[in-house]
Amino acid sequence: MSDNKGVRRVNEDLARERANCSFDVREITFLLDGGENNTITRKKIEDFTLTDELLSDKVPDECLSPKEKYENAVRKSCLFGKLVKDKLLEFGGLETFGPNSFVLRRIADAFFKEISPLLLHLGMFVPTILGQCTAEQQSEWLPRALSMQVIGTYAQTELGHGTFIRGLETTATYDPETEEFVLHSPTLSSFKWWAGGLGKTVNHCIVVAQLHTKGQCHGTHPFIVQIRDLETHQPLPGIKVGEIGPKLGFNTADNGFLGFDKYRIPRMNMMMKNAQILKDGTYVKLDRHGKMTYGTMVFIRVMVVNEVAFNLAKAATIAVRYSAVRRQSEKKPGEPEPQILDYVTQQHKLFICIATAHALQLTSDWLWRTFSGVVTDIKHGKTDSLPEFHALSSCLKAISTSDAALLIEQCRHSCGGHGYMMSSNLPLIYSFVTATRTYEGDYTVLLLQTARFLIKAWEQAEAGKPLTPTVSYLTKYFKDGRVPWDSTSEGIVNAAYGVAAGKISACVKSIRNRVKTGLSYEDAWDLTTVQLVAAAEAHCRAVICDVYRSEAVRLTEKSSPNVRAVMRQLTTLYLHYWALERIGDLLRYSAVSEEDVVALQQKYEELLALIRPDAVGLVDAFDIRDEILNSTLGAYDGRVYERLMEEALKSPLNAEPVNRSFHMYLKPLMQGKL
Ligand SMILES: CCCCCCCCCC/C=C\CCCCCCC/C=C/C(=O)SCCNC(=O)CCNC(=O)[C@H](O)C(C)(C)COP(=O)(O)OP(=O)(O)OC[C@H]1O[C@@H](n2cnc3c(N)ncnc32)[C@H](O)[C@@H]1OP(=O)(O)O
Ligand SMILES: Cc1cc2nc3c(=O)[nH]c(=O)nc-3n(C[C@H](O)[C@H](O)[C@H](O)COP(=O)(O)OP(=O)(O)OC[C@H]3O[C@@H](n4cnc5c(N)ncnc54)[C@H](O)[C@@H]3O)c2cc1C
Repeated sequence: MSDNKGVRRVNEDLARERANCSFDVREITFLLDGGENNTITRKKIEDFTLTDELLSDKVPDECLSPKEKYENAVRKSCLFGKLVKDKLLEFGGLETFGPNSFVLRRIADAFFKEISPLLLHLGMFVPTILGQCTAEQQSEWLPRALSMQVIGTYAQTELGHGTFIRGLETTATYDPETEEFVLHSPTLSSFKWWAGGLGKTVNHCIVVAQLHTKGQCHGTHPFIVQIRDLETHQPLPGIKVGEIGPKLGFNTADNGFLGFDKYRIPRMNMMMKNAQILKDGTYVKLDRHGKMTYGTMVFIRVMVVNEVAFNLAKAATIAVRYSAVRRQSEKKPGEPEPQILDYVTQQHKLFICIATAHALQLTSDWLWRTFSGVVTDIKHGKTDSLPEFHALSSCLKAISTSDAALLIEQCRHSCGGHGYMMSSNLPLIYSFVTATRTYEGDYTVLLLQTARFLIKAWEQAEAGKPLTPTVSYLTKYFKDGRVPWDSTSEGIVNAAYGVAAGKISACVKSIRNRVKTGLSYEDAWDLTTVQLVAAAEAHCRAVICDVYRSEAVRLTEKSSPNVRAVMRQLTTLYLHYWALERIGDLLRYSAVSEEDVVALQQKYEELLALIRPDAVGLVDAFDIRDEILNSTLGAYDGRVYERLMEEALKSPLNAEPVNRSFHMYLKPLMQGKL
């Protein structure tokens, strides 16, 4: 596949797809990057970071032993860290961690096929210092953390408790005599478990523990704790620390365990922005809202929506390009084998992935802007927007991670057997994203948090009180009765809100009926939780549909007609897909008729056909470089079979023609001598 100048040619099918694309790919790239200037900066950063030879591994990571994998990940993390420190700061000092942090995150994928052991340092340790420390504490810890002298993680979860933070058992008891906290793990179940980088990498961590002073427990609070010697890296006396062992994914993250045996830390190592312990042990609460110490989790939930949108874009890019290259079966006897992308079922599997990647990215951008507003409010002492934002970020984290994981797995299915190869990168993308459904708040648990807020909002609507923006629709749909059906995009979004309102109303009725039978409110709630999760899902789906539709319209106001058309097709596809997926709900809560359902299906299939010629252009517009995609099936040039063979030949088993196990076991077995 090289021309006579040695330049590798692009697969002919892919080249033809690109030639037939109806729009200028760069225009959509600019939209997704938030403007042409952002694209230029991103590309500049990618250009000078992704040329390094450290990117090319002679032996694929997945062929290494767990220890070698970890060591390779540390090596690359340090080189990546140095690169960030030395070069990327030129792009605006600390600002690099602001506007360009998403770019850093993208580039990191070229360095690590799995996870960097330093991810938690930059992703949670540093943000927690920013969010939970006083200015004085920040000036002590931040420079050391950013220069990587102090390397940290976030150790909250314990063997016995992850979800129920109030149930954590690690204690931090204040001793006024020495002005120290004594950290202790009273039981096996109180051992910290899971923190990324804790096993072998970090020398500090943020430990969430029950604060005791003057004989009273004041609940969980965060503390900065040094756990290893800075010179020798040996665990300090009183610390028991190690790695938790192999997992479905995250295998280079050295997730760890940690226990304390009456381990002492200075008073000022308590993160004191939201609560303080005075020298004499007096507890001073500064957090009027009460849940400000959960701030890092809220921040990460916001980040995760973007994270999974990007990973879904990677999977869609791989699967769509592969589907344009792969030919299989025949549609009519004797005809040439079609590209598998020409099967309508394949389009059904894949185009929703492209649309969902857009939907989640636009929703994530909107969520980020909303979050910035909440942070500004908090800086001015206003916390009124927190309950709504907690409900919103919880459900968006739950639904985005769940949708992305399911669709990434669908991308793998759509690549047949080759999708099962580690070298396709789909298994690693999946194993990474499926964890996001659990960490930082399990799916069900977070949807139930949103449901709590929705039920309260319903009660407020009943009482004629004003509602906050994301639930203001409840006033409109408050009266019983079916939502009128209208098959326009706006109509489908309204119907989605109508379904959510109908489900919330049904939950309220169920809870009240159960309470009337003599059950406590908690028991009635518990018996209704299946419906409550479904109601929160419906609410979240309506929000995503609404934000995606309106943001896509807003963003494309000045776009060329062709870009506007294809973006409109994608949003309409997303809305029709979910209307059809939730047709039972629409039949129950809206006035949709059987003929309307037939029309919805027909329109959906028409959209698949309309999007088909632009599918490769749409994934090219994600503009994800080959080094970041890391996939034999998804590279830009489409040299799928050559790359599969090249990677197979790198397998250590192919380094010698005969493996020693032949002489040790097979031959004796064959000769009856075993
Ligand atoms: C070189 C390296 C490469 C570099 C790359 C560079 C780029 C860096 C950037 C990367 C950024 C991101 C990457 C992401 C990846 C990060 C990896 C993360 C790994 C995982 C980490 C973790 O999992 S940490 C542990 C997380 N744990 C959880 O999430 C636990 C979940 N549980 C809870 O949150 C709570 O226990 C729960 C909310 C379920 C209940 O809390 P509880 O105190 O019991 O409260 P309730 O009694 O139920 O409710 C009381 C009221 O409080 C309200 N409320 C609860 N939570 C909040 C909140 N957070 N905010 C506001 N309000 C809250 C609740 O609504 C109740 O209110 P009501 O009025 O009484 O109804
Ligand atoms: C890859 C990975 C990385 C992680 N990294 C970190 C880290 O760096 N630092 C850290 O502190 N933690 C980390 N965690 C831990 C993570 O935050 C927890 O695993 C997560 O919050 C879920 O808690 P759990 O494990 O206790 O699950 P559980 O709460 O035990 O959940 C088990 C099941 O019970 C259900 N359940 C629990 N409570 C309720 C309820 N109230 N109502 C209904 N159903 C319920 C859940 O829905 C789930 O189905 C990580 C986890 C993973 C998988």
